Amino acid sequence: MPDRTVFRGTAFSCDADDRVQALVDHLFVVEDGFITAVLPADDPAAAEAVGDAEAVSTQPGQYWLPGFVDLHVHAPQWAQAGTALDLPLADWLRQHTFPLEARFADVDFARRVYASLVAELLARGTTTALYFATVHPTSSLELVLACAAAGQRGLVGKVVMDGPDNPDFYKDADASAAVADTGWFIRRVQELRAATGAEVYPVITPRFIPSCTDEALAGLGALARDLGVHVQSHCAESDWESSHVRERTGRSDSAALDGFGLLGERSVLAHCVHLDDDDVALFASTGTAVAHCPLSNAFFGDAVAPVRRYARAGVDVGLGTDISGGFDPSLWSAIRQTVTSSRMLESGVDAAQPPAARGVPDSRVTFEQAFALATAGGGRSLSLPIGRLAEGYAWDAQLIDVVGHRPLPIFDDDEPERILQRIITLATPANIRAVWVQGRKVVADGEVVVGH
Ligand SMILES: O=c1[nH]c(=O)c2nc[nH]c2[nH]1
Repeated sequence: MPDRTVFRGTAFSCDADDRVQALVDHLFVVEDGFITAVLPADDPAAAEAVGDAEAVSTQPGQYWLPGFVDLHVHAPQWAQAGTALDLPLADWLRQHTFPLEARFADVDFARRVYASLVAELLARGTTTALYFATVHPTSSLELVLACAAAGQRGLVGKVVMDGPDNPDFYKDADASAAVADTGWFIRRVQELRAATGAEVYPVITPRFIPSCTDEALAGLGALARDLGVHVQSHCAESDWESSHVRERTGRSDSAALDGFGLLGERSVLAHCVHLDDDDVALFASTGTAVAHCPLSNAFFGDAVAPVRRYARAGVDVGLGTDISGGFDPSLWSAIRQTVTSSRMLESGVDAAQPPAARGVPDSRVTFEQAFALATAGGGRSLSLPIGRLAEGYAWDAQLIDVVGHRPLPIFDDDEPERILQRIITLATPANIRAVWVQGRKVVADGEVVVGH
């Protein structure tokens, strides 16, 4: 007999075309973690669908939302979140980030930082995260274990950095060691998943072209082809990074990564601020997704990524916090920043320019579109059945309370669509009362409950 629960209440979720729907007083039948039926509570078939299943109903002022999918998190950098963001990218990496990441050779330190981060993300409604760990294979496994213990869906990569420009204290020994360690890491994660059923996945993770040799990139591309696992890296992130790649390879960042066999349906590339039309077409034709990290781009990107243009070209796009290039672990903030940055891209930012010359037309992202990026867009980017409250999808959900101990300023009866806008713009972690990952409750009364 499958494990069966029926969740009842009003939900906000995207349809297959990314339009946000208000499903007022619906039943969500969940069997073994997946939604098997969605129907209005007054549907004649409702009583039969509920049967003798355990029922979980919302209270007045509570709503179901899909769990968020964070497509770009540097887990070790949680230990420096909120600091040093007044430096350019290359200096920030050398002076702060690489020395911090080197400390993750210490497995106990890694365990402490990773447990703290996973709990913080879950409490903010992030049910799935695509993580960079560090170059260390064993301590990267600690991040996988932290996800498994807390019940978060975690896609984790051991970072590859074998190039000559990396500091001696923080790099892979050489290309063949980097590829062999990645293979070892992938096998360990797959074994853990098979043995425990934990929702953990290995990810091939060349940091970015400037930190890897051609030999390592080609070796990782071959692994991706042979094993069919996810791939992540950074791409077209800043003027410095893009021109470094062009000088070294004679090609754009995305064309070079494609040449190494690193683009595909399961590839997610962070930032992608500086893509020309050929790059965008390459993303669309290979099924490669963009992890849009608007807060980090404000510090390091030198421009705003035109994500509406990418979406119109058929590219999968989701959102990332980019801890700690972005200081805020909340994907709620990433949604808001996506809208804000897109408005600045459309209107332009230099008041000395005439209005018609100042911005980029058709760049605005609405709050609902940004919500879709954080949910359905993230799921599509990872090619996983997550990010929507719809039949066939995992029950990854957040229970939002707008009237409880931290009420939102909703004083009159309001349309569901307006309530969603208020939730997206104003909710804080205090409004997230409970969180489920694949049918398993991982946050209750605002506190992480599993494995802690
Ligand atoms: O925001 C960023 N964070 C990083 O850790 C990193 N490494 C390469 N490029 C990067 N960008």
